[in-house]
Amino acid sequence: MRKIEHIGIAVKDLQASNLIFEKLFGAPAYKEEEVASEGVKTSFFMNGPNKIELLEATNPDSPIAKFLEKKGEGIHHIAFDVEDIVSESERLKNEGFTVLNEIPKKGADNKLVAFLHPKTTNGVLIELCQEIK
Ligand SMILES: CC[C@@H](C(=O)O)C(=O)SCCNC(=O)CCNC(=O)[C@H](O)C(C)(C)COP(=O)(O)OP(=O)(O)OC[C@H]1O[C@@H](n2cnc3c(N)ncnc32)[C@H](O)[C@@H]1OP(=O)(O)O
Ligand SMILES: [Co+2]
Repeated sequence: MRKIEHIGIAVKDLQASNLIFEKLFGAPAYKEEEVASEGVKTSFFMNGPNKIELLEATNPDSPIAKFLEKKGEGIHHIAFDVEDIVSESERLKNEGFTVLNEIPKKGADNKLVAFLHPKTTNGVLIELCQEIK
C-alpha cells in the first residue's frame, strides 16, 4: 500500500453536497461518474494532493444507501493506492484481513478496486485502488 488515494464520503444528495465542497475547496468537482455495479453516483474534488470522493446511492441495495440508513452522512471509506491490486489483496488476505472481492472490480476514476471488510480493520472500510494504465 502506498499513499491515500481518496477519502470516500457518503452523501444523501450529490448535487447539494457538490455545492458545499465547491465552496470548501474554492474549485468545482473535476469529474462526476456513475458506477452502476456499486449503485452509486460519484463526484471527485482535488484539494492540493488530496482527493475526495462524494458518493450518493442510486438504489436502496447500494452499500451507500445501507450506510446512510445506519450511520448517516459522513466518511464511508479510505482508499489506498496500490501498485498491484491482486498481489496486495493476496498479501492482506494472508495477514488475516477479509478481502470482500478477491477479483478486483472496475471502480470510478479509471481504477480497479477491492475492499477489506471493516470488521477486520477496526471499523474502517478500506478500499485498494490500482490505476488502470
Ligand atoms: C465508485 C466505486 C468505488 C471507487 O472507485 O472509489 C467506491 O468507492 S464504491 C463504494 C461503495 N461500495 C462498497 O462499499 C463496497 C464494499 N462494501 C461492502 O461490500 C458492504 O458495504 C459491507 C462493508 C460488506 C457491508 O455490507 P452489509 O454487511 O450488507 O451491510 P450492513 O449494513 O449489514 O453492515 C454490516 C456491518 O458493517 C458495518 N459497515 C457497513 N459499511 C461500513 C462502512 N463503510 N464503514 C464502517 N462500517 C461499515 C455496518 O455498520 C454493520 O455493522 P454492525 O451494525 O455493527 O453489524
Ligand atoms: Co472509493
